[in-house]
Amino acid sequence: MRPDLNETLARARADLRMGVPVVLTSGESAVLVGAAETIAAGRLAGMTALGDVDLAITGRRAETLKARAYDGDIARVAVPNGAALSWVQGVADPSEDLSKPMKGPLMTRRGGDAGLHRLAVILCKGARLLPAALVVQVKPDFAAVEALVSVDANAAAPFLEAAPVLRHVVSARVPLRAAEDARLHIYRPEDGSEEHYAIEIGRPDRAKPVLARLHSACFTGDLLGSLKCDCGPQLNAALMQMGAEGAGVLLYLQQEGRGIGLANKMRAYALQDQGFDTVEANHRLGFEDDERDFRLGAQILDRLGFGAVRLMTNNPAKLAMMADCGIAVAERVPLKVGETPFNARYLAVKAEKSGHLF
Ligand SMILES: Nc1nc2c(ncn2[C@@H]2O[C@H](COP(=O)(O)OP(=O)(O)OP(=O)(O)O)[C@@H](O)[C@H]2O)c(=O)[nH]1
Ligand SMILES: [Zn+2]
Repeated sequence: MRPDLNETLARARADLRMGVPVVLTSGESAVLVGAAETIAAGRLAGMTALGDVDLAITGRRAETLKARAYDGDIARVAVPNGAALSWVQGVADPSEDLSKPMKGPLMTRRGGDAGLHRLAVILCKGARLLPAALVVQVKPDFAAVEALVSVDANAAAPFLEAAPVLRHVVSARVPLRAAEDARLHIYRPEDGSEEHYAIEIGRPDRAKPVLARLHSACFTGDLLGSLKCDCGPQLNAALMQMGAEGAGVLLYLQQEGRGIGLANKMRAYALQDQGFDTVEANHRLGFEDDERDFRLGAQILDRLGFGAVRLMTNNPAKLAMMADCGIAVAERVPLKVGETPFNARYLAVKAEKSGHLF
């Protein structure tokens, strides 16, 4: 009955989302970790009582805060004695960077190993929270005494690096406006994350490159008709073209906000209202420009029996990733629809900074 590592990691992410700390271990050392976004004042006080608390943030966030990141992609900010929760949130969350700049330089730690801090931030990202985690050393038996989830970092590393394995759950017919002969396939990742969907139009010939689109979920664009991006029109145009050709496959991947989740995407939108572009906003939050894992898409195509695609995209990263994952890209089919006065700047930044081909 004992949970395996995938299950333990999923529990750790769920606990962090709930504001419950988890323990990470590496050999003899153990740390207690809480997500900066969700931890309550009482638990912060409890962590402070245990010793010197670090706030682990990404190198990206450290750059914005002008803090030295001695560990490259990670900075270990020393939490001052008696610091309130609002101080922690001010470091983690960029929403008030401009109206309430942090006072004084942030002291960051150097020396020692930042491996557990890095894992703490990865778990926060996986939980779709702000990438910032409180970290304090504890005794190895702390998790058992406090009934907390404990993750062995070294054993977990390969699970975190690999693309999650997907399990096919069910397929059924769903007649669409774009194509009456359509089927929806559901895939469930074994790491406990959200399900991904494949919409198969007609019965594409597996021996030929299939007209395909890897579409990342966009609640605002796909469902609400947001004019701030081109996702809704792209989704629609891709399905319509597949319908017109009588065959195709559209993968609907749960990678909202280029993999940072809807709450963080809305944080990015709030920063864009302050004048930052889509890439700068991600960086100020502590994320990379694009946190998506396109290996998932390649895995689904492979499962469906497709080895080659005519890929509907303007994004060169998607083309490269398909080829890396063993799916041949026979052709790029441009998908340039839905430009509005509200998204013209966004599309221009994608072309300038992310190399999009428009
Ligand atoms: N973080 C962030 N995500 C955004 C923003 N605007 C849109 N998105 C997300 O970006 C993703 C867009 O994905 P795709 O439609 O696959 O777009 P793409 O990578 O530009 O590639 P193609 O459309 O194939 O050319 C969706 O997950 C949106 O939710 C933004 O300003 N910030
Ligand atoms: Zn969108």
